Amino acid sequence: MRGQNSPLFGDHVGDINAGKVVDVHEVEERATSAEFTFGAGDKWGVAVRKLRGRDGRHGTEEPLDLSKEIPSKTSVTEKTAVGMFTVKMDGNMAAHRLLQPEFLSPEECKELQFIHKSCCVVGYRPWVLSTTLCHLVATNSANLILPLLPIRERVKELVEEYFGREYELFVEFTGLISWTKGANIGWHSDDNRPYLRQRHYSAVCYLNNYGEDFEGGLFHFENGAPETVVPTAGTIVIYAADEKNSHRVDEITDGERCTLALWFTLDKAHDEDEKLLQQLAFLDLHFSDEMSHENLGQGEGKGRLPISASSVMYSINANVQRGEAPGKEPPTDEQPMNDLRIGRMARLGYSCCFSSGVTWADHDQPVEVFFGEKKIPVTFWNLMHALQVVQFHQYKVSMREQDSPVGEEQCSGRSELEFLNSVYEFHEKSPSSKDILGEIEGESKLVYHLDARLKPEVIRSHLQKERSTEALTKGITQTLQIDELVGSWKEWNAYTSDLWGKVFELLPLWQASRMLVSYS
Ligand SMILES: O=C(O)CCC(=O)C(=O)O
Ligand SMILES: [Fe+2]
Repeated sequence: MRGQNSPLFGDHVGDINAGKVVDVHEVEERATSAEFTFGAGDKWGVAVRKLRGRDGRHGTEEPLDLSKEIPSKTSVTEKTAVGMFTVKMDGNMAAHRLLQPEFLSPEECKELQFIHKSCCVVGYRPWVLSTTLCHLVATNSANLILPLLPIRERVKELVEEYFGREYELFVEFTGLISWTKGANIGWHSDDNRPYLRQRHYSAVCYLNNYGEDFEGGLFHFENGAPETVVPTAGTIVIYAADEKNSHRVDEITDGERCTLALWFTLDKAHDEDEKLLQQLAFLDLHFSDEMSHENLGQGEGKGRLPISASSVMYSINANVQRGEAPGKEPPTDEQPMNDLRIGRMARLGYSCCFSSGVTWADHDQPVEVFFGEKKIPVTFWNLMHALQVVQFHQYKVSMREQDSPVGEEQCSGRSELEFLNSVYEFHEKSPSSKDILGEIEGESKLVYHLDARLKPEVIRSHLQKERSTEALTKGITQTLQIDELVGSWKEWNAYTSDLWGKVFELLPLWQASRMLVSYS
């Protein structure tokens, strides 16, 4: 239980109703009663919002006119004003759009990409991958919702401010989304399905760069300015989700385009926090004691390791991705189809071995990770753990490169999916490749590669054959500092246990206030 000196709760919190400072224990008591409202700007910096007082709207009411004049009380900063667009439409209607560069910092963009690349699953459209908050909680990665919460709050405040809807909005959906080669969407409004009618406002934050990390993928509004939005890391675009803001996204022709997408609603019944809080109620609080990072490293905090969703959700099976009937050729234990997790690791030069007897379906068993021929000398408790550490390492490397940008990035743009597919293609064309299928001898035990086609030598020979993948060859053949990866593994333990600690501190507050709050 938290004590008086809890770093999070401090000794006192502000009570906006009474305008006085109250004792934390009183707050806890009152928080469990329906009356309590939390205030923003308190000394421990919890970005809390007044929630209890607002009822929200409900779906049965008159449709909203989202084109109303933006009230003069809206104060926008000069920076914001750079990208404000008002497009007059028939009658008195107008569409309002805000395009603001540098809304997210480069560090935030990188952290969000790390989360996405280590947790995402096949998404709602062909060639689209997604990581929702619900998915993070369901795969034992509730800790990774924490970096998203302050950002989600900031976006909500911006949308509320811009549209003059202070304290009226609920977040309907938050998701990290990436579009890979082939993904596109034609003219549409974001509320264009009966089950999407509750979406009133949209926000898209771009996490990486057009022309650098991907090609194609420009965003266009159908009527009026801005006609085209060129995605650049940190930029946010916001607009009402109705038909006045019909828009489309060009097909991605190369690489992987990453965004944070949010929708907002005035209808409390569609508040995403409700669903999340229900899921979070299943978190086992007893694990909190095990979460020192030494314990995590030794596997004692295993209850806090990420776990996989069902294998099919990582299958970039061509049929599914082409939008044909899913499950036509489901992955099997013997031959996993193109697997996103393995693909992302292979793309960076890593391969995974399970102990003999562990089947593909048992992917929550310890796994050995190799970089080329070299085994990484630390324990990976399961495949998601391995993927998360490897992606965390990339994230740290990219942060260092940002500080001293020299030469080619190790993790340059081309998408893992595309890469993986080309490796498979190569395998199919190459008659000798059969030789490398099957089991390989370990020291005292028999081990086999999760997918023999992704053994390092196959990937390497593939890379050598393809001149166009010079950058990849460089990335993969460059000497990995094994020590650095081990360092990242340790750092990941600390990062993970720190975030879990915060989840456990915040959980009672979330449950009491019925909303997810964050603190800086
Ligand atoms: O990613 C974008 O730029 C917009 C995506 C979009 O229009 C949608 O998901 O509805
Ligand atoms: Fe859209």
